[in-house]
Amino acid sequence: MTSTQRTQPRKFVIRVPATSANIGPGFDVVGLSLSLYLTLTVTVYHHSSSISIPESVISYSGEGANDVPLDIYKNLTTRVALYVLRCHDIQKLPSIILHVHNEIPFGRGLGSSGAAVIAGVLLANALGNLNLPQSRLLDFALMVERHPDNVTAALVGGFVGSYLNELEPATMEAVSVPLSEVLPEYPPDAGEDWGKSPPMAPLNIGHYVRFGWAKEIRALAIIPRFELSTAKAREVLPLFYSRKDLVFNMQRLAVLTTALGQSPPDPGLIYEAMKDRVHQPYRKALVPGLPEVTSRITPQTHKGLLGICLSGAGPTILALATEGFENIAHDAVQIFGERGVEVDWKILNIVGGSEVNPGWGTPDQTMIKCNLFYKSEEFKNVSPISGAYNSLRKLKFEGFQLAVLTARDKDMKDLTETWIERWYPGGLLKDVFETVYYSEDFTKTREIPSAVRADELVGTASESRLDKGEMCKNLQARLLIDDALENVRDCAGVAVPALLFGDYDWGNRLSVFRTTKDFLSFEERKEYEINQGNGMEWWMHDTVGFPLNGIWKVKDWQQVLEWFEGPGKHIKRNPTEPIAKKNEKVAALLSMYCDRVAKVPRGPEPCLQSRARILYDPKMNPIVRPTPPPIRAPILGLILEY
Ligand SMILES: Nc1ncnc2c1ncn2[C@@H]1O[C@H](COP(=O)(O)OP(=O)(O)OP(=O)(O)O)[C@@H](O)[C@H]1O
Ligand SMILES: N[C@@H](CCO)C(=O)O
Repeated sequence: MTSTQRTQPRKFVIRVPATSANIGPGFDVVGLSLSLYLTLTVTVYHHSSSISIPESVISYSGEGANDVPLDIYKNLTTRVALYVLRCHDIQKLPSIILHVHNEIPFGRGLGSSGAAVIAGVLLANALGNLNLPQSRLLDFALMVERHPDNVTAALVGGFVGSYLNELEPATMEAVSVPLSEVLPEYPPDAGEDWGKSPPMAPLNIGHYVRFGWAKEIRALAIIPRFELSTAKAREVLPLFYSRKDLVFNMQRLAVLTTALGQSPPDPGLIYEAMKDRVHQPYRKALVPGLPEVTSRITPQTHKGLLGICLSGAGPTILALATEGFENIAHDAVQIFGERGVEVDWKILNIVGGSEVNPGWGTPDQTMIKCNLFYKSEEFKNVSPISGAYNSLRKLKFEGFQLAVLTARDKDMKDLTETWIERWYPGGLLKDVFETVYYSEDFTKTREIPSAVRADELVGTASESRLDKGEMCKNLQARLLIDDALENVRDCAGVAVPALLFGDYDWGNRLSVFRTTKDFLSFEERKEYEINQGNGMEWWMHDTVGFPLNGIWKVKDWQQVLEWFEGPGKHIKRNPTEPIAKKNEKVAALLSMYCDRVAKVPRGPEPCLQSRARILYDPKMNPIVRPTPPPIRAPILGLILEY
C-alpha cells in the first residue's frame, strides 16, 4: 500500500435487515429477516492524513429521521459502537462521517432497535479492525438487546431460532448489569473518563440455528401508523403461565420450524402452528383489531395465506403467504379501518443477514466473495443450463472436439472434474469433453492504481493474465461459446469467431479494468457517476451495441445448434459415423439433469465487475473451434466460464 492510499479516508457501507420476531408461538425465540434495510455509509478519517480531520458527523434520512438523536453519544448505533470499542480498549470513535438511511419504521415490531444495535456492533468491528467472529458480535448485541430473536435474525439472516445460555452465576451477574451501564446516557457535564470501563460481554451468551425456508413463502407486513414501544408491550405480559398454554405454544413451534421449510407449504398446518397463547392475547388491548385480523383472515377465506400473527411486539401484523397479498392487505386495511386504525402495507422477501459492503464491493472484495462461494456447497451443486448436455453431444457426434476452458485455478481441478463427471457422466475425455484448460485467471495479479482518482486513465496494462482470445488462438479454437462480452470480444480481436450466450448484464456491458474508476466499489462508483451528472443508472451507458463483427448472440442451446446451420455453416463438419447405441442411453439418462442455473443473490450492482458474474450464474458456456487435420476430428472448444 502506498502512503497516498493510507491517508485516503476509508469508506464502507453496513446494511442490516429488518426482522419480525416470534412468528406466533416462538416468543423471544425465533426471528425472520425481511427486505427493509438500515444502511450506514461510513467515511473514516485517519489521523495520519494530510487532509484536515472533521468532527464526527451523523446525518439521517428515511424512517425516524425527525426523531433520532444525531449526537454520537446519544444515538443508539454510535453508542453501541462506542461500547464495543471501549470493551477493546479503544476509548474514542475515530473521526467519521456517518450517513444513515433507514427503511425500518420505529416501534412497529419490525426490529428497528435490533437493527440499530447490530449496525453499532458491526460499525465498531470495522472501525476498530476488531475482526470479531459472528458469535462474538452476537455477544455484544445481546448485552444491549436481551431477547435474542431480533438481533440474531438481523445478524445472520433467514429464519432463525436462538436461545441464551445458562451462565455461571458470576457471568450471569455481568449479563444482568443494568442497560444504563452498558449504554450510558452521557450527561452534559460528562468528563473524558466518564463511562470508560463498561461491563465486558461474557463469551457465548447466545446460540442459534437457521431453519429452512420454502422459497415460495413471502411476507406481508401490515403496519399500523402508530408506535408501540417494545418495553411497553412487554409490561403487559404475565410473569407466569399455565402448563396448558406453554404446551400449546411448544407444540406449535415444534411444527412451525419445519413446516415453513417444506415445499409446497401446507396452509392447514402452518395457520394453526402460527397461533399463540403467550403474548398475543395480552397485547390485544394495545393493538385494536389484532384478534379480528388474525381470526377473520384465514387460508379458507384468503387463497395463498399460510399464517398470520403479531410481528414482534407489534403493532405490525405479519401474514405469510404464497399469493393473494393484495387481497389479504385489502381486508386487513378494512378491519383495522373499522377500529379507526390507519395502516400501511408492504410485501417483503425473506433475506440474508447483515453485510459490510453489500453487493460486490471493490474488485478485491468481489474476489473474496467469489472464493468463499467456490468453497460452498451451493457451488458444488450448481447444475448446467438446460439443453447443454444434449447440444454438446450433438456437436460431438458431428465431429467436433470439445474442450472446457475455465478461469479456475488448478487447485480446483478435482472439484471441477467431479462436477463434470456428475453432470456429464462418463463425459470427461470420453463422450463429451476432450480436456479442461485452467486459465487461472483468478490468481493472476492485477496492478491496482495507487490513488483512486476516478477520472484518471491508467491505461490497459493492469491485467497480466492471458485473455480468453489469446488462449483460444493458442488452442487453435475455431469458435468460442461464452456468456461474457469481454471474452467474446477478445476472441473476435484475434479472429476467432464467438457466440455470446444468453442475455445477461455481463453479456451486454464490458467489464474491463482500464481506469481507476473501475477499481471503485459500487457505492463509490455510484457517488462518482452521480457527481458527474450520469445519474443513478450510469451503468446503462456502458451497454455495447450489436451487431459486433465476429460475434453472434445466441439466447439458448437451441440457437447454438441453429448457428451451425446458418452463419457457422463454414465450420460445420460432415457428421461422422453415428456413435454407438450405448451413447443414446447415456443421453436419455442425462435429460433428467441440466435444468437450471443456480442463482445466488446479487448485490445492488448488476455485474459491475467482471468476475462477479460467477456468483450468480455459474454454468457451462461453450465456444466453438475446429481443428481440421484430416485424420483427427476437429476440435470444438467448450469454455466453462468460472
Ligand atoms: N436506526 C436507529 N437509530 C437510532 N435509534 C433507533 C434506530 N432504530 C430504532 N431506534 C430506537 O429504538 C426505538 C424502537 O425500539 P423498539 O424496540 O421499541 O421497537 P422496534 O425495535 O421497532 O420493534 P420490535 O422490537 O418489536 O421489533 C426507537 O424509538 C428508537 O429510539
Ligand atoms: N420477542 C420480543 C420481540 C420484540 O421485538 C417481544 O415480543 O417482546
